[in-house]
Amino acid sequence: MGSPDKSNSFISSLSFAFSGIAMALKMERNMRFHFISSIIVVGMSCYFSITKLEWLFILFAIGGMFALEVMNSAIERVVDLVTSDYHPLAKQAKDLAAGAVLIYAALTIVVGMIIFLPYVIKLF
Ligand SMILES: Nc1ncnc2c1ncn2[C@@H]1O[C@H](COP(=O)(O)OP(=O)(O)OP(=O)(O)O)[C@@H](O)[C@H]1O
Repeated sequence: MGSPDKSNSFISSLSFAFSGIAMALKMERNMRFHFISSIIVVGMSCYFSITKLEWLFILFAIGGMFALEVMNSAIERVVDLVTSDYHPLAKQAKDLAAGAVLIYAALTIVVGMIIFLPYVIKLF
């Protein structure tokens, strides 16, 4: 097992990154949940014709959530690669990564409520 070639072109690095995203979408239940939630949120954003600034917050919320979830999956893989035995540090690493995802998820819910609640209230 030699070390991988470090001279990958920009294009092949990009394709590795895309295959990572595709793998996460295929293998991670949470990613599928984020994907469906994102479609709903984008649909609501179009329906309510949200402002440009609101779109920016929504796009950062969605993009950040996906990015963090992919990073969480990467950390889970590395931990599983290092040990399949119980180890307190393995638990800490996985729980810390999951905690980061949870913090961002809570933030996106607050952002979503701040943006959409006034539009929803106006409907009634
Ligand atoms: N090698 C390990 N040593 C100690 N604790 C572990 C180890 N692997 C997993 N855990 C702990 O077991 C629990 C479940 O871990 P698991 O790897 O199944 O991920 P998960 O949190 O269920 O995430 P997902 O459903 O996204 O895979 C977590 O609290 C994690 O910290």
